[in-house]
Amino acid sequence: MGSERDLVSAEAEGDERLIEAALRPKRLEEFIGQARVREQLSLVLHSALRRNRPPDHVLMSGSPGLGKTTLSMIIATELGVPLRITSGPALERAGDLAAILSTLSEGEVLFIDEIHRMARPAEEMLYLAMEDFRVDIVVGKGPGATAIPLEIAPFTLVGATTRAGLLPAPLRDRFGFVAHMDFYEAEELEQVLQRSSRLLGLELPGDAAREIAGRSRGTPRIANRLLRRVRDFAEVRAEGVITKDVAAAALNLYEVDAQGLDRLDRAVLGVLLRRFGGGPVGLSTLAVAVGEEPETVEVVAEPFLVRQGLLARTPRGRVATAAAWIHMGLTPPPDAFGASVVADLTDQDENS
Ligand SMILES: Nc1ncnc2c1ncn2[C@@H]1O[C@H](COP(=O)(O)OP(=O)(O)OP(=O)(O)O)[C@@H](O)[C@H]1O
Ligand SMILES: [Mg+2]
Repeated sequence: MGSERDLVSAEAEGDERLIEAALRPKRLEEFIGQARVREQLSLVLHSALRRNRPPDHVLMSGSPGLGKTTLSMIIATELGVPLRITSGPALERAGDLAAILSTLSEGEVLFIDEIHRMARPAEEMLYLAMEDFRVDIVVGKGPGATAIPLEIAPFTLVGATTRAGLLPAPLRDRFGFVAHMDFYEAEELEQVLQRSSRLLGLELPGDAAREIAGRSRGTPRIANRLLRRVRDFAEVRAEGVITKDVAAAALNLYEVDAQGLDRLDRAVLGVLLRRFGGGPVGLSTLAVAVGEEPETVEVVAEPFLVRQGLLARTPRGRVATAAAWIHMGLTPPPDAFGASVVADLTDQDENS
């Protein structure tokens, strides 16, 4: 039984990746939200086109699913140049990178996803390539080794990272433009949902879009995913008609709560509150307790929980706020983190 379910979900996953790719905006003007990044990028691209030179290297930083890969593809499309895609973990040895760099065509965009996970030797090779469009190929070993410089075609590096803080300064400094991708406003996510519905041939009333957007954690990928779950639910249980209530029922079924917390977020909070009395507790202990990698907890769950004011990162560890206790339907202890802040805010509300 288990394996049959696994197969079904794996097939669904494969299908979903294709759908996700099909939903990507292809041009800058189709890209919703991130107004500042869009304007900045548009200037960088247009001036490069005007000068007929490859634009400066671009670093995109932001949480998963905010559109970094999408925007990288758009950069190549807008410039009308080919795009080469690789990722930090794939660049284990300097040779892996040299093989790519030496075969770039003039003006090509090289996209390195998860650039913070590149191995050290490749990283050092990249410094030189970014600055001088040159790589040093080391021949031989030990004292007799020599570096043979090799010219490479001028290219544009687009790096994407969920962890800009982990990038070594020398690498970060070599990017001419850093695009900081923020979480999306609910109205922007409604637009994303309307656009995706159009492409998927779905009828999405405004209040249903609002319901889904409010649970999408400020993230277009999640908005699109929730839309597909709502569509499934509507097809099977509501004759294909999506309404606000159908959307809410579907998302409750998939354990996405009204504030957008999913199973992992609630697991993290649940463990933090019930097992560790609200903390402080270290990230790795917390991760083990929920059965996830520390990086998953740190990159996927925490930014949202912090942004929602449910969790705080302190030097002594992760701490649940008073709001977290309340959100999980528990009574916060009097000394809960942020209890006074909650009280202050309530005072302010009363005063204003
Ligand atoms: N501004 C946007 N407008 C419309 N759709 C968007 C936008 N940004 C992202 N999307 C949708 O969200 C999905 C995820 O975006 P993308 O893959 O670019 O995110 P990412 O930042 O690269 O994530 P990761 O860090 O996981 O690689 C895309 O398939 C796309 O359909
Ligand atoms: Mg990506």
